Amino acid sequence: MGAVDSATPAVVDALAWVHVRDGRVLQVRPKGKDVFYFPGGKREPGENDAEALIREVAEEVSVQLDPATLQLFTVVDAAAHGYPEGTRVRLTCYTAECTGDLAPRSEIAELAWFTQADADRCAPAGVRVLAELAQRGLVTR
Ligand SMILES: Nc1nc2c([nH]c(=O)n2[C@H]2C[C@H](O)[C@@H](COP(=O)(O)OP(=O)(O)OP(=O)(O)O)O2)c(=O)[nH]1
Repeated sequence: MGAVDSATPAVVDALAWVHVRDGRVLQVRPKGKDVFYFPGGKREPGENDAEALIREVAEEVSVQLDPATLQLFTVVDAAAHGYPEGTRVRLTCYTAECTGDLAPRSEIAELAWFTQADADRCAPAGVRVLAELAQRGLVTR
């Protein structure tokens, strides 16, 4: 049996923002990656869901989420993209109203608006969230 890399968690604990407009959902492509993610990221120690999500969304797409409007959309468990095989991501997804203008920041190369037809360009967790959005009639199939 090989050595276990203690720096690699078995489950990546991440938050995501589900932002739908005209039947499409906002996606981000991090610099250096060839797939799109739901905007968001990993929780820092001690942060609650709202704190982690608001910080990550501001860092990535420049808008401020209104904490009073956060609503849990879904929690998905999927293979974590960019991690060793076997690593899972637990992606806790919220909808929320925002203020400010959407723009890619720091680690983000580009923004995109996806329907379910674009699922092949998402990481595995995103494919699951897109399917739920389509099933609920929120994004175009
Ligand atoms: N935000 C987000 N993360 C996802 C998705 N799918 C997926 O596997 N993940 C995983 C891979 C990401 O590396 C991780 C959380 O993103 P992150 O931006 O905080 O972490 P990172 O490893 O890219 O960067 P770092 O902060 O450790 O430098 O969750 C998704 O759709 N959205």
